[in-house]
Amino acid sequence: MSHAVCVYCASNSGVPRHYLDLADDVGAGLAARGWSLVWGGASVAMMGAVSRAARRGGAHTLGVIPQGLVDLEVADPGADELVVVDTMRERKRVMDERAQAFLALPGGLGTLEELFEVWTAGYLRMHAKPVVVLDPDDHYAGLLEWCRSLAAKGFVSPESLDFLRVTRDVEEALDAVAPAQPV
Ligand SMILES: CC(C)=CCNc1ncnc2c1ncn2[C@@H]1O[C@H](COP(=O)(O)O)[C@@H](O)[C@H]1O
Repeated sequence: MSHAVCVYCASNSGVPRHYLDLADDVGAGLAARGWSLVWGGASVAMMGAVSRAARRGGAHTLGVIPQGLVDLEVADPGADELVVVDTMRERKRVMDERAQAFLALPGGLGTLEELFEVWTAGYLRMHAKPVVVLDPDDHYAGLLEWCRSLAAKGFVSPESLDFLRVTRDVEEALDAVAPAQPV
């Protein structure tokens, strides 16, 4: 199986158009590198854009989605593989297991929850997979500034902050989630 990157991103269709284009670029970029996509299995908004673009480029797409969202008909019928789970927690577990790297694009609360979970597990050394944010237009600037203030106050270690890699363009983000080079 090829290198699999888990992408977290917005499920809300009301986001500005350029974020859908960003998700499209990420899906195309993953495919161009011969990697596969693990995502939340929805056909809506940025989530739909990243998976459609990945498939258009020939990438395998694995969606992981709770039954409740399947019932609401947001599951992507085009997914190469769709794992239907009972709960959001189960969804995150399967997404974690099936990916070798994590990439968060601009998103809302769901994206934040997913990002913080893999970031925390990473700095606790429960996994050694890259955790990367792609933030071309400072969507996350306020949050990251606040996280830095937590380090200044002693709540967060500098190493924990450094575990998260923040990037500004698609190629830089893809480089950051690439498989580790053999030494
Ligand atoms: C009824 C309807 C349109 C539901 C659509 N809503 C959703 N569909 C699929 N995944 C979601 C949804 N809401 C949150 N998520 C999960 O949380 C992330 C996005 O949440 P958000 O939009 O950032 O907060 C996704 O990566 C996904 O794993």
